[in-house]
Amino acid sequence: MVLLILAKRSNTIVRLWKPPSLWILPCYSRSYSKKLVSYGKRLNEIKLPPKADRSQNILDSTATTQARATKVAKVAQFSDLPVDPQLTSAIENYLLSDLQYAKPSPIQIQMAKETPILLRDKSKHTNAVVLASETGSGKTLAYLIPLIQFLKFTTNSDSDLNISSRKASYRAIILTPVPSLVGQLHDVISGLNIPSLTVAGMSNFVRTNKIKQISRDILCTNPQKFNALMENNPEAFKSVQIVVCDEADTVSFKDAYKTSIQTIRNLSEHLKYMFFCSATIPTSMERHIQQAYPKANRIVSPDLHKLPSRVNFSIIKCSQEFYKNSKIRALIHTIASIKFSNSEHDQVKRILIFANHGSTVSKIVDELKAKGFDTFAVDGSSTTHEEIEHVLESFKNPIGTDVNDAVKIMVSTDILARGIDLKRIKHVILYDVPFSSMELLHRVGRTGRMSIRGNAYLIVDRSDENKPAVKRIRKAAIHHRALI
Ligand SMILES: Nc1ncnc2c1ncn2[C@@H]1O[C@H](COP(=O)(O)OP(=O)(O)OP(=O)(O)O)[C@@H](O)[C@H]1O
Repeated sequence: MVLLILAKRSNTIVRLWKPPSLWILPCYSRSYSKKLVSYGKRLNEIKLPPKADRSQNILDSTATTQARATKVAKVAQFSDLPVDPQLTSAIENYLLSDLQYAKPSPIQIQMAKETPILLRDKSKHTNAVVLASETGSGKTLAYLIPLIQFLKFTTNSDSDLNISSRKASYRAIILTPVPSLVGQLHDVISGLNIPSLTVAGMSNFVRTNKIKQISRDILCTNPQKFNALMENNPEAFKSVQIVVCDEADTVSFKDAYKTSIQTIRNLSEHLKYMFFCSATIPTSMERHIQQAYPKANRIVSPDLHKLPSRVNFSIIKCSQEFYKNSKIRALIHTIASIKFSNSEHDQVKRILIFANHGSTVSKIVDELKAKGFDTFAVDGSSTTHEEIEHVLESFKNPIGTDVNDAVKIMVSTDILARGIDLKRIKHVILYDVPFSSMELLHRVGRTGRMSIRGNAYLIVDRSDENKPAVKRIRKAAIHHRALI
């Protein structure tokens, strides 16, 4: 249905009309009359998944056939979980203090219920746990729940593991694929504000020397630095009790990292837990887990590999007359629709755009800047880690921007697609069809995180339209089916 509202100013229309998932097309001159036609067509592209399909468990057809995917009964608050009261209080009073009622997410509930069983295990063998659930479902806290409790309860009991030593030694290692995630993770753990817990976030070599001398409970790092540290100082890893591979499908299954993880397994007599945490489980990862950790415990969400249910997914066809098969035209028009929509009341609207290549990122940035949009870019190839952090910070905190109809745009390659939590991003635009379903899930997953609703738009030109991948994505979005 297309509703035509007439008002003196286009802004009045969009402000009056609240539903965030609808497209608002302001037509304030005759030259815009053509847009109404394409707008009507485009509305047909926006389809919400039917509710009946949401309970379907489609893991059977995927690589994760062994997954234990269960629906979880809701729990009203963290203190109702079998979790150490100091930790629940840290979660509620520090980490999630900006929420009026912090409810644990399903994956956190499952992990919390599994924790006492894991902690009770006194055998010498290493427990492997695969933790897999959709993007933005709170996996970080889910694996921190057993990790912190284990560290807390073993702190002073084992003199070998005393962390007061000046010589570097670590008890838990958390590996994430990119440096920006190391910083994010460090902030989450420090944000818990647990006095006895020491954490080091090492994402660049400058910090290496400092970190070499001081022992820590937790070391967060990325695989390249981890390998360098291992080579320089293998002694420091002798006391490792827990290894977490966050974004496990990228971190743990590349050959270089497999070797390092194997080295830790050989080095540390105390290695008790290995967590593999991911929003996607590719066949190669599944195969590796089956071989290396045949008894792995699997905690898997029934919604794994589906587009997040909180994301309104649309496909925008450039073949429509108005766009003249130009992706840039379709992109600018989409941004204009977001700009005049009422999706974020009294807030700057932040839009994340993904492209497949650095050269496309540069082209998009030039076009958007020429149109006067406030645009940032991170493409990984030419930018240092510090520069990326700086750009992300400016994008997250849009200080000094006039809020009325203001948009801030970040254009990136896959470097921002995994794990990055840009807090309350509501719009993700995929300028290119991603190379794989995994990439699509991670890119789209930057919005619709936790309970926040979001919109994702995939721009396809004539050459993309008939690609099997696009047809598959369309079906998965309509029927809320798993993509992999
Ligand atoms: N119980 C909760 N209630 C509300 N917000 C939460 C809760 N747990 C975590 N969050 C917030 O939800 C967001 C997403 O969490 P997190 O980054 O852990 O998701 P994820 O599953 O690891 O996502 P990805 O797969 O993209 O890495 C974060 O901003 C986090 O602070």
